[in-house]
Amino acid sequence: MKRVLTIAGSDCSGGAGIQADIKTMSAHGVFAMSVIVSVVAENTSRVIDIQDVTPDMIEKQMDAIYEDIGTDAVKVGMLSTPQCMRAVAKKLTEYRPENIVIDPVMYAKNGCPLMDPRSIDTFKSVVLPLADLLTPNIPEAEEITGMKIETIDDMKAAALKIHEMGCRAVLVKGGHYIGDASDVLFDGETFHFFTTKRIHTKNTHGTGCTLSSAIASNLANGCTMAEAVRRGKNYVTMAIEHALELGKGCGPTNHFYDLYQNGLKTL
Ligand SMILES: Nc1ncnc2c1ncn2[C@@H]1O[C@H](COP(=O)(O)OP(=O)(O)O)[C@@H](O)[C@H]1O
Ligand SMILES: Cc1ncc(COP(=O)(O)OP(=O)(O)O)c(N)n1
Repeated sequence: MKRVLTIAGSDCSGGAGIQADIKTMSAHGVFAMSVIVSVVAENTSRVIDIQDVTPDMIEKQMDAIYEDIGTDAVKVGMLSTPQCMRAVAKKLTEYRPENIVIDPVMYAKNGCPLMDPRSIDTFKSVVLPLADLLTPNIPEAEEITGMKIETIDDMKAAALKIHEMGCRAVLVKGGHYIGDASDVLFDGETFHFFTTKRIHTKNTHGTGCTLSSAIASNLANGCTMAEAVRRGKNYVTMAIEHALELGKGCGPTNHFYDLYQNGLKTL
């Protein structure tokens, strides 16, 4: 069984963060493990509070993984402070795992900040260059590049600019775009475009976490980057199509819909 690690924040309401990552990885048939970087008291409507795990404890969790089970792919999500970023980067540099997918989580869907705005320079210099794939949404790509992104050509230009900052591939996600849900991948040589019709739903809590974890799982299972993204996009589209009407705000996506449909679950 392939092994995939998520290094991220815990979303107690289960739709995003570590919880969405583990559900996604499990739906892909890989063995999911987690390093918890922050505990977030949040739900479908708001973020109430954030408590970061100490850098020492982050490092110890990573040591526990790499002295024992190891990984075939890693997904990195919410890193709220420069201290968390440095601890994670130090251990990724020490253990040099394959297939690192980094989602530069800055805000929740409801607009609440999940990354201290003073961390962006540390993120760009210390974390970003470790990524085999960086997966910013449009506001995150704007923050990283300082560009305004309004068109597909802007998304391409942003992907190129981010690639020049040192990561090996970039996926600019178009969930915040007006019109179709179009994502642009620059794999270091070629652009690839992944477009689906926009699904009219407010229940999109955790879409970015779900997509990046699906891509990490597909890479662990041996896919090329473009194929891993193509399959990840199909998976997140399925999960949004069958999203759950839970909570008072943006409900969570449905990570196991396909498994249930195919009768793999016995109730
Ligand atoms: N309403 C939607 N309909 C179809 N696909 C969507 C919708 N919203 C987001 N997506 C897709 O979900 C994935 C995550 O994108 P996005 O929502 O931009 O990320 P984030 O959760 O980081 O803000 C992308 O593949 C995007 O195209
Ligand atoms: C703990 C935690 N991590 C990440 C997010 C943001 O996840 P994302 O997939 O970008 O989805 P939205 O929250 O933006 O819908 C989070 N909320 N909590």
